[in-house]
Amino acid sequence: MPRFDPALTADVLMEALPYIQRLFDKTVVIKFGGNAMVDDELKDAFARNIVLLKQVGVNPVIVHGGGPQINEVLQKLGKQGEFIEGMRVTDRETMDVVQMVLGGLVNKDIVALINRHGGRAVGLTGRDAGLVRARKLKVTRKNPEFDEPEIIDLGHVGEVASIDAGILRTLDASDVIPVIAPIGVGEDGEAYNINADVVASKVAQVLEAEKLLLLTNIAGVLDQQGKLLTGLTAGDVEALIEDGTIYGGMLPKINFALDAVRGGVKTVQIIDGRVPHAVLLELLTDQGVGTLIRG
Ligand SMILES: Nc1ncnc2c1ncn2[C@@H]1O[C@H](COP(=O)(O)OP(=O)(O)O)[C@@H](O)[C@H]1O
Ligand SMILES: CC(=O)N[C@@H](CCC(=O)OP(=O)(O)O)C(=O)O
Repeated sequence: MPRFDPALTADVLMEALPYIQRLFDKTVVIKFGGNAMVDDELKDAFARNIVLLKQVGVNPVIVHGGGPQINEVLQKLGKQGEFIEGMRVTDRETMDVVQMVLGGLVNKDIVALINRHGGRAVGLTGRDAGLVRARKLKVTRKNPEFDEPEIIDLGHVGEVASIDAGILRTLDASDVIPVIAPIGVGEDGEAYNINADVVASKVAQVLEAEKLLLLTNIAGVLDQQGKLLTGLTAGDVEALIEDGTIYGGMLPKINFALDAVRGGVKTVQIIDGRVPHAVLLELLTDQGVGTLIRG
C-alpha cells in the first residue's frame, strides 16, 4: 500500500517542476541562523534540502550563524554575551570563542550533515582563501544627553570590506557546496566577528544570486500586534525601525536584506527556519512563507 494517494504524490512532485526550471544553474544563498539550528531534526531536514537542491541543478551557498551556540560556551567560561544593536561586543577572549564555535563546531556540524546525506560540502571561514576581507566596524548611537552621537567600541567586530568570490566559483565548478562561517580577515590577517546576515547579504551580492533566504527563529518580520508582514519596502522598514517595532537581532537582518535588494539580488526573504523543510517549501513549492523584502 502506498503511504499517500499516488495522484497527490505525483501532484506534489510536479509542482516542483517550474521552480526547478527557474532555479536551474542559479545561485541561492541561504543563511542558516543559530536559533534555527538548535533542533537536530530541523538541522537534518535542512541538510537534506540542500543536497536535493544541488542534485536538481541549483547552486546553494550556505552562510551560517551560531549566536546561541557561542553564548553557551561563553557561559561555561563564566562570561555573559552582550549585544548592542544586534551585534555582539567581542573582546579578545570572546573572539577566540567565536572562532572555535563558528569555524569549528557549528561549521563542521553542518558540513558533516550535508556530506552524510550524499552532498559534497566544504567548510570555510572568511579567512580561508581571503574570502571575506573585513575592517573594524564603527558604530555610533544617538545619545539624547549629548549633541554628538556617541561612538561605541564593539571590539573585534567587523564589517565586510570586500568578498573574493574566486574560491566559491572554484568550489561550484567542482560541484562542492560551500558552507561559510561569518569570520572575516583584516589587513594584518587578524580575525573579525561579523554578523552572519551581513556576510550572507554580501556573498549573495557578489555572486549575483537569484535568491537570498534568511532562515530565523520567527515567522518573519512581525508588526506590533504580532502579525506577519508578508512584504516590506525600504520605506516600511524605516518606519518600523523608527517606532521600535524592529529591534535587536532583526535590525542587522532587515538592514542587510535591504542592502542585498539594492545590490541586485533578485529576491530576498526572511523565513521561519523552525518549519521543517523550510528551504524546500520556500524554493520548490507554492507554499512560500515569511517576509519578502522589496527594497
Ligand atoms: N519586528 C520584528 N519581527 C520579528 N522579530 C523581531 C522583530 N523585532 C525584533 N525581532 C527579534 O529578532 C529575532 C531574530 O533575530 P536573531 O535572534 O538575531 O535571529 P538569528 O539567530 O536567526 O539571526 C527574533 O527572534 C525577535 O526576537
Ligand atoms: C558581530 C556578531 O554579532 N556576530 C555574531 C555572529 C554569529 C551570528 O550572526 O549568529 P546568528 O545568525 O545565529 O545570530 C555573534 O557573535 O553572535
